[in-house]
Amino acid sequence: MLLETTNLTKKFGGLTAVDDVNFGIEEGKINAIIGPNGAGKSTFFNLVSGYYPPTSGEVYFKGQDITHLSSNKIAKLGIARTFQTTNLFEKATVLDNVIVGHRLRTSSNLFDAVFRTPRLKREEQKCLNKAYEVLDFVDLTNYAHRVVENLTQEQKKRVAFALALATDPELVFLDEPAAGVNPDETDGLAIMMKKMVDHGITVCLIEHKMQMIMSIAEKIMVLNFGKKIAEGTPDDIMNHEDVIKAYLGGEQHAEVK
Ligand SMILES: Nc1ncnc2c1ncn2[C@@H]1O[C@H](COP(=O)(O)OP(=O)(O)OP(=O)(O)O)[C@@H](O)[C@H]1O
Repeated sequence: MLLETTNLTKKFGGLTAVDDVNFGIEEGKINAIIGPNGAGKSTFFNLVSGYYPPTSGEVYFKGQDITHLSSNKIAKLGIARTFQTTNLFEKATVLDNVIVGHRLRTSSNLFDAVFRTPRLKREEQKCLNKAYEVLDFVDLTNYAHRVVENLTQEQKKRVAFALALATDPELVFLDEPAAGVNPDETDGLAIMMKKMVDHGITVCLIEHKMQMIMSIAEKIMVLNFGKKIAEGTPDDIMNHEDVIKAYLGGEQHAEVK
């Protein structure tokens, strides 16, 4: 397993948002986390990427205990993530947005910036090269100088992918990558995720679009009220009694498109 959680739990006051979850993310695959609204998917992402400390349990990345590392340190180990509401600088260009993503990996400090040291210049060049490399990967080279607010929703999603890829991750967490895009664009984003895997990057996504998940994911975990209720291949999940109940029972419904 590339990343593993053991008994991972997060409580917010009296509410257990993630409840004793053991899950392994398989290397070189598209892994997915599904579940009705409020099931704990985003909280799980926030725990494994260091944005929230867990109440209990552990997170291991390549065998290393990363449970109490900051999100920055986790990013530097090779884990990247995107957010549900794409947090891009709308007034900046695509290129500038991606360069900011890459700065995370570079080491120049205020001294370098003030005195424009050779190290800073080398790093700026490296950032620029990397930004163009990832924009090429997501087919946005021709949009490098466009201001983000003028892009389509799907193009913004691809900028978010580029931002994540600019940090050279081994594992990317994608939070609802296809939310708010039309079916054709959803197919394009699915192809993009397969391309990441083909380039050796392991993918783990949260998604409500069942059709897409069932066609691309190789391993799925289902959460309901914070608990893992099923895990397996799309076939295992589609036929799992508890999953069917979770989606059809009660008042909570996932958006099935
Ligand atoms: N920071 C927080 N403080 C208090 N409660 C929270 C916090 N974050 C999430 N929760 C609660 O934890 C539960 C799980 O929420 P979470 O956002 O992880 O679910 P989700 O599966 O991602 O939902 P959705 O599909 O709607 O995005 C919900 O009941 C939510 O209200």
